[in-house]
Amino acid sequence: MTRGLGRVFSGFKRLVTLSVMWSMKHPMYSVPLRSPSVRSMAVLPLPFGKPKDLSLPNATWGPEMMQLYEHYNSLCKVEVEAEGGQKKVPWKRIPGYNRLLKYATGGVYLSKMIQSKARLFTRNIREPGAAFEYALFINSEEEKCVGIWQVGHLLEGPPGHVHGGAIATIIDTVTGCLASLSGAVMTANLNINYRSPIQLGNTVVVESIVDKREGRKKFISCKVTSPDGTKLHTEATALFLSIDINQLLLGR
Ligand SMILES: CCCCCCCCCCCC(=O)SCCNC(=O)CCNC(=O)[C@H](O)C(C)(C)COP(=O)(O)OP(=O)(O)OC[C@H]1O[C@@H](n2cnc3c(N)ncnc32)[C@H](O)[C@@H]1OP(=O)(O)O
Repeated sequence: MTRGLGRVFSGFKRLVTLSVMWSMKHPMYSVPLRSPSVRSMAVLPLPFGKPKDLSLPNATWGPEMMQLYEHYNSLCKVEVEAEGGQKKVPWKRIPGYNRLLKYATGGVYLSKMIQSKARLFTRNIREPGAAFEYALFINSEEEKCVGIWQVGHLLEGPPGHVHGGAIATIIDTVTGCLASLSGAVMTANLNINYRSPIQLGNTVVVESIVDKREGRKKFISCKVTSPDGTKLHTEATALFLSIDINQLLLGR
């Protein structure tokens, strides 16, 4: 059955092969990819239906997570005056999928070669609520990204509390999302001060802003706090470097 489906896909791909040119809503994924090695892509109606947006609330989200979600989601509906009397909505929720590159706008199905490199681990823990539950909101006017995170039992480090590496992952994701607003980036440096432990099952707010830019470099700072902002859990600074995503995908 699986092999049969595989053959059907291969057939489709041979029929409709294009040079890779894809874009997703986040600007990071608006980078055109044109390369003979990554050209195997078919424009197909998705056979699986729409990809599941994992940054939407699910039954495991607690009241604090829901309250924060509703707050930031409501900001995504607020229009502000822009130049020329036009209106803009500066806040946007970033959808989250289990694979970064599998789905793109317009029903594009990327080649298996690219898919195999495109799994995002924070979105690939099957049991809802067991690890990272999160939603990211970005304000491109203010160059700010806010993540709301509920941390599950699989992230345990010190008994009953979140592992420092998991906190680093959270920070890397939020700062990385902000850094990639204007194109693909890689984390070059992440400097973390752990101020107070985070209890498993709790919800935290992660706020990041761009401090400085120098050529390809973006310097970003970040704070992890309790939902009401009274408790500081973690502070961090990060350096991101813009990269050519073709080189990353092709391993050059
Ligand atoms: C939709 C949902 C979204 C969800 C979004 C989810 C986002 C998740 C984001 C995850 C991002 C990651 O985890 S990325 C994975 C972790 N990171 C990595 O594996 C990166 C590994 N490192 C590298 O690939 C490379 O070292 C790079 C790309 C970072 C830099 O290499 P390069 O491009 O060759 O640049 P290079 O010439 O070395 O350096 C350029 C300039 O930067 C400086 N520089 C380079 N590295 C450093 C450094 N660590 N600390 C200070 N400065 C540095 C150099 O001195 C130089 O300065 P000057 O002489 O010009 O002044």
